[in-house]
Amino acid sequence: MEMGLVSKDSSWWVFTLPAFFGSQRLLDGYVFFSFVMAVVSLALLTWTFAVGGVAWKNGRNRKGQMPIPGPRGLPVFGSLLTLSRGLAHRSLATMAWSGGNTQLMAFSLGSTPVVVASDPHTAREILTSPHFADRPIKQSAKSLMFSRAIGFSPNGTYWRLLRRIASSHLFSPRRISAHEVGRQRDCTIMLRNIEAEQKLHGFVSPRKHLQFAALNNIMGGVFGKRYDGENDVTELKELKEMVKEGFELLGAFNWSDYLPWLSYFYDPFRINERCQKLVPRVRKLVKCIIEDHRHRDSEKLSDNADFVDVLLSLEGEEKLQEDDMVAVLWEMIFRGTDTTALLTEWIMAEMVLHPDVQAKLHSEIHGAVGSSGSITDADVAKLPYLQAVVKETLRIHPPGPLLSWARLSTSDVQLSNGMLIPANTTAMVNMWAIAHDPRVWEDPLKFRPERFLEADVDVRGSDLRLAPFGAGRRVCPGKNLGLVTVSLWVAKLVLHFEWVPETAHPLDLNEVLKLSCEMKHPLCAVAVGRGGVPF
Ligand code: HEM
Repeated sequence: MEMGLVSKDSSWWVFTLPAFFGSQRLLDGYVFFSFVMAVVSLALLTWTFAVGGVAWKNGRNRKGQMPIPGPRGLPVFGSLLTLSRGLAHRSLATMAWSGGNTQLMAFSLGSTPVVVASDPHTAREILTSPHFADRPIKQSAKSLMFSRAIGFSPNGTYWRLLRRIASSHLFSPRRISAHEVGRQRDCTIMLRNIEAEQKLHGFVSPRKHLQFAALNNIMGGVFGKRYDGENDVTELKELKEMVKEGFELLGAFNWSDYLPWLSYFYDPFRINERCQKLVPRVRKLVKCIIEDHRHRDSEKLSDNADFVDVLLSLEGEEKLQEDDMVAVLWEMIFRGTDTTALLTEWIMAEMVLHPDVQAKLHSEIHGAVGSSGSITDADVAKLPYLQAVVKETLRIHPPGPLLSWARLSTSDVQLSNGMLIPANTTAMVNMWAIAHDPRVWEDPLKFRPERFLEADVDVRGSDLRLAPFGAGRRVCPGKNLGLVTVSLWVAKLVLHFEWVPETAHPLDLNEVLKLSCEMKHPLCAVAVGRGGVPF
């Protein structure tokens, strides 16, 4: 199926140039000089007149009654240099706030026209519009087969089928509760590992434990396979390496996504080459797991069947080809592991920074479960302060500050403020900017979970003041699973340990934006066992 703009092959003209100029060699001096001069003049001319940058030339931003404002950026590159390094969500927020362009701001990433909304009203109009139900696809995601997975499939029959299968078999409340046993088991192993590390070093860096628990949790629910770190060592090592490589490739800022001609000269991260090496490894591992499932006794699908069982049981029009199954299964690892682990790490960092909040949270949890130590999803759902702590962390540190992957308009979209977003425009929502805007949130920089006790705010996509899972038909289908997992794990981490600062590794809330926004320096803290409560 034809995918988004970014990946279109528009380089054919490079090869026709020699014939056009009557020369046998592209690098003939005269041809080359004329070509460079023509490009430079054209770029300067379009740049001079284009608000929003080169990709908005010919008045593309003035199609509605109200023009879309925005920075001009640099000729050819637009705002690429500004956004390719540092924290894009913060740079965009500063640009929008200083120019008064929070409703909508147009800018160019090379030849790609982009708009970004930094206010709840416009964000809602974009995310819930049926004309914004596609996503532009990065070259790395395409090479890694994600164009056949849920997140990047174009809005259409295939994508609807995948969403339906996932909603009823992986993310339905019944399935989520059937997999609670696994969630609890992964957490118990994590608590033991934390206790062991604390004994060994006198402090703990929870990230690796959280990542292992999150990986096992998704592997258990999706592939029906868990690793214990002692058996299957080689396979686990291979899986971890593949996941790490995949994250790096998907998270890397690839200039060629926005300047397609650049890929002929410049690929500093060797993205294409590395993707081509990774794909056969992924296929081999996932197909091996699928084969294992095929050879199992076929029994009626039970509630705690894993997702591979479900996909294999589909019949008729719903039946997926093997490569599509690989893509869908592989995507779940990428979507489900780092978001959950990194959000939990941010929450624990805030607990270390705010001992008063931690004490209040502990008292709520302890009050609900006593010293039995057994806390369930059902208990967690009844703990308002815990929910408030999770929401406040999602507000201050949304794992996808720009809502992870953008949307693409499939036709002209008229907004209620008079602006018109033309077809084939990439749209982002700066959730970080909305969540840090003093006009939307009182004292936005202050970590104060109580604000969510004073006013009930739904974070699952209906209130755009805080929609860290997106909204509309492309809203995150894993939001309930993510929230249940994070809430349970935080409850247990706080019930069993008191988390206090580690003087040799001072807590640092600086961020780094990769596929998700994570702590630049992983959290290190002392986990003081509270004693008496069994894991
Ligand atoms: C804290 C946890 C999580 C956060 C903050 C999060 C956030 C997001 C966001 C912002 C989007 C884009 C939504 C939009 O465009 O409106 C998204 C999409 C998606 N997420 Fe999540 N997510 C989380 C957990 C999960 C989990 C656990 C899974 C699955 C195991 C998952 C699977 C997906 C998928 C498949 C999509 C693509 C949906 C589509 O395009 O139709 N997510 N997520």
